[in-house]
Amino acid sequence: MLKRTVLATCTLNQWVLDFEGNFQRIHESIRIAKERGARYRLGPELEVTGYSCDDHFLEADTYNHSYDVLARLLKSKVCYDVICDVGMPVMHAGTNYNCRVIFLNGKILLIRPKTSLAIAGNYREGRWFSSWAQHPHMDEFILPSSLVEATGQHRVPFGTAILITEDTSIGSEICQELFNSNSPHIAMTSQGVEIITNGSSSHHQLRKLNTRYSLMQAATLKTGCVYMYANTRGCDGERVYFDGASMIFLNGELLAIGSQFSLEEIEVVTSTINLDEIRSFRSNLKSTGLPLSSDLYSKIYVPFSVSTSCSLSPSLPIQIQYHTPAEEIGMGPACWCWDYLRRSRQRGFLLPLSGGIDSSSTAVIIANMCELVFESFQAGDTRVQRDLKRIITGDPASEYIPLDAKDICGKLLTTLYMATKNSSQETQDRAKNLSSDIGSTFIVVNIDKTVDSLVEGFSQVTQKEPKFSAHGGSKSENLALQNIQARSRMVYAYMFAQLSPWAAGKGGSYLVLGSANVDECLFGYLTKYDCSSADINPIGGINKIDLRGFILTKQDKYPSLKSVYNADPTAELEPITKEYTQTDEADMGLTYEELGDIGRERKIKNCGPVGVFTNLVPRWQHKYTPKETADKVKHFFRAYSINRHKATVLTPSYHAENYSPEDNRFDLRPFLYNTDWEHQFDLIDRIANSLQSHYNKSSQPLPSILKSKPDISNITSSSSEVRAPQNILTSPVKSTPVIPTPSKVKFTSDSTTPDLKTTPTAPKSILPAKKVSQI
Ligand SMILES: Nc1ncnc2c1ncn2[C@@H]1O[C@H](COP(=O)(O)OP(=O)(O)OC[C@H]2O[C@@H]([n+]3cccc(C(=O)O)c3)[C@H](O)[C@@H]2O)[C@@H](O)[C@H]1O
Ligand SMILES: Nc1ncnc2c1ncn2[C@@H]1O[C@H](COP(=O)(O)OP(=O)(O)OP(=O)(O)O)[C@@H](O)[C@H]1O
Ligand SMILES: NC(=O)CC[C@H](N)C(=O)O
Repeated sequence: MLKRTVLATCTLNQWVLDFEGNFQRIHESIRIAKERGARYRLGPELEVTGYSCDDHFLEADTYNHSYDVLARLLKSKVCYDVICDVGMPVMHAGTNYNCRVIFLNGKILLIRPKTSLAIAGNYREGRWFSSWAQHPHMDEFILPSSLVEATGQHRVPFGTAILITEDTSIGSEICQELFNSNSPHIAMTSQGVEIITNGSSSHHQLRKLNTRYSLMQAATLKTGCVYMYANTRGCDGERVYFDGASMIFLNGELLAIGSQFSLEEIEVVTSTINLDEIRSFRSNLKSTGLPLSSDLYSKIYVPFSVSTSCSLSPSLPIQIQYHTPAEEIGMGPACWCWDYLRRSRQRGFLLPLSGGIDSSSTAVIIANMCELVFESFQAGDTRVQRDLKRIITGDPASEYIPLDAKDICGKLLTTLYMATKNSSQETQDRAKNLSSDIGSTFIVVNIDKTVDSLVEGFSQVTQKEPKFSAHGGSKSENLALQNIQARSRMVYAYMFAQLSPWAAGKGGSYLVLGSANVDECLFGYLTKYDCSSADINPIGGINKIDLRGFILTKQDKYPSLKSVYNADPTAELEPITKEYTQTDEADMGLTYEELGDIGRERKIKNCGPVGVFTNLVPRWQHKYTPKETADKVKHFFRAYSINRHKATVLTPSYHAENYSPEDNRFDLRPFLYNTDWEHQFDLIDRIANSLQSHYNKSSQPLPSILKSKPDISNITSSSSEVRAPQNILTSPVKSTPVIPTPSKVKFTSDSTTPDLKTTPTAPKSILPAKKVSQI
């Protein structure tokens, strides 16, 4: 019989500090891996503790509990005859490390600390761990008593060694190390390593999976090896969703991949490898100059063979199928909400549903969640069955069997439309029809009395009666009257969340869902502590354009979404008159598409106001002159800085977008700015003036201009003379833009709302997907 190597990589839905649950899932995954014939089992990064423990990684308890879990695994016979590669924190010589612990038959072979920590974006590993600076130096780890008792060992190797088994060699790198330019797999494979393992905890972000895929494909194509990748799945206690998709590659080709979005807690993916394929592949690489072996890494000899004689055929390459961004929006937040709901032990969701795109998207995401739950229930997932029964009836062993996804939605989701005299029948009908399409429980309540009595209370004390602008009131009055309605909705939402289960004869409470999207959070186009102040927000990290794309794809399934899609986004907080209907884009003086452009420049490209402006001049030149772009950018930064304080209290949101303004974990900024930006705006004006004169004169053809970016090297804010840059701009654009320029907009520091009453909004469009890679 031929020698074959079966390798298993595991996706686990772990939960921070749930040491018992985490142990059970790791143990079960090892059992399944062995059952499938695997002789090497890889698990995700920090699977023993859960990845998102954050400052709990500063507690000695966390390390001690992890040693307890490791000792149980070491002692279990289920974990024998397979090399187990488990992720956990280890405290070595008074320093904390994010490690792999690799063991076989009750003995620890190696503790391998992470050498490059993840510290960008959502990641803060440097706050809790040190990177293994001695790399590739080895040390000895003195085992604590619980591990001495479990293994009979007193000291084990600690560092970045490679394992030499009887039949092959294995080296590990940990998550971020793959993303770096000096990834260990390069030196390891040049030293002859054939199997690279990577235990990861990598979060979902729209359009990101291809980054991981490309890195592994390139790594294995350039070096010739097997690459095993294990990722965490689910909401383990934080705003991010880890999106699984554990993979196995061989020589540039994908052999296996787990699901990216699923409710399954344990998923084991295996591949059968013929190691000779690596050797043959490398023979070809050598002839094209594969680097010679350098003995950089210490070797640990393991008297064990990961290959066995078996009749299994080697796994064949498969094609990766990427989800579209709309599918990702439908799946990722839905899975995250399910984890949140079952782990928070609440009884369902309460969603203030306005009939607009944002709250409708949230409703559809929960409907998707119900479909996933129904499918898993039908497929016999006992964990999902118990969770659903507990949430709906209070008893995990109840007899309840759902009829379909709509039945579940009716029990898990209550949608609440809160009408005032400024609401229209259209929005109420849209909310009602969508609720009926998805099957949620629908409630309408009129909140005028509450709003009126609040205003009356004010008037009694002050003898003044505030009025809307439409009735002759000032801007302050107009804003205050809007905010009273918006904030009253928040109070109603929490009241219904708390009392609806009681009214229905159940115990417990519902979680309030929020629906502010990433763009309005960035601009601050929301009332502080209105319905945007919820328990969790599934779409707070998703931009309006992507949400529109999502709603578009769901129209066939839920026909009521057609009118949701076609309606202009509106707050309905002001009286509708013949001359005026409130719309978001006119209110903000920027389209959602423009907010996305600015948001990406600000956050992803790390640009200040001047950088944003100079980058957008060529990009927007088909519609705006440099001065108009300057006005838009200044308008944005003024609103952003006035409203940044709102980001400090944003509802915790699913992280999906790299330009998220999320203030607590992701986009760390001050919340008290000088909103005049004198130095920056002065420079923008100077540059705009110099470009404007050039813009009027130049006859340069448009296509070449589109590629260029202003050269501002000659312009400084202190220079009295401003020279026109050499490489720009441009012939005047034929048509003038329809969007209002904020230069005409009056903007006072007590409001986010410019004084625009009759401006047309931009045409709606679905942008081509912008690929934003993040590592
Ligand atoms: N730097 C700072 N640090 C901390 N707090 C600061 C602050 N500056 C102002 N504040 C405070 O912030 C508050 C002002 O903010 P806020 O009350 O939100 O009110 P404000 O931002 O003035 O108005 C709300 C805006 O949201 C818009 N909007 C649009 C669509 C829908 C909805 C909706 O809610 O449904 C709302 C509405 O048209 C208006 O433009 C005041 O209490 C003020 O004292
Ligand atoms: N009439 C209403 N009934 C119930 N909830 C409402 C109503 N109006 C607003 N809300 C809630 O307040 C949130 C913020 O209101 P806003 O008018 O800013 O809507 P939005 O952000 O444009 O979202 P949407 O597209 O859902 O209208 C909404 O997402 C919704 O959850
Ligand atoms: N845990 C990590 O090392 C994360 C690394 C990487 N930046 C990612 O998003 O996948």
